[in-house]
Amino acid sequence: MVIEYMGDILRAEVAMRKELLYKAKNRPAYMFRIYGERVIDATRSGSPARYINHSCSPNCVAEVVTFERGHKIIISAARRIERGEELCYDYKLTPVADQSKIPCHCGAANCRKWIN
Ligand SMILES: C[S@@+](CC[C@H](N)C(=O)[O-])C[C@H]1O[C@@H](n2cnc3c(N)ncnc32)[C@H](O)[C@@H]1O
Repeated sequence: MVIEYMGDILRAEVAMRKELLYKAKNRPAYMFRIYGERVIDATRSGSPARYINHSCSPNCVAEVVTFERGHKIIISAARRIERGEELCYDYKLTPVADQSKIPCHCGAANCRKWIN
C-alpha cells in the first residue's frame, strides 16, 4: 500500500450539493466516487492522496476495499516506482459529453487524450 485516500464519506446526493457549494466558493473539490452510491470527500479533511493525478499508464492503482463497517480506498503500487517518480493512477472516470471533458496531459504513449 502507498497511501489511503481519506476524507468524509458522503451519500452521492450530498456530495453533489457540496461540490456545487465548493464551486460557488471558488474552491477545488477533491472527491472519489465509490460504486456510485458513496463518495469520499477529501476537500476539507483528506490525505495527500487527493493530489495524485491521473495517468493512462499509471504506476499505482486505486482499489475500493470493503469492510464490515464501510469502505476504504487504497492506493497501491502497480509496478516498481523509482525514487522521485510522480505517483499516478487511472481515474477510470465515466466518459462525459464534450463540454465538460478534461484533456489528459499524462504524456503516456497510450494516452486516451481525455481523463473523462
Ligand atoms: C484529484 S485532482 C489531482 C490534483 C490536482 N492536480 C491538484 O493540483 O489539485 C484532479 C484534477 O487534477 C487535474 N488532473 C489530474 N490528472 C490530470 C491529467 N492527467 N491531465 C490533466 N489534468 C489532470 C484535473 O483538473 C482533475 O480534475
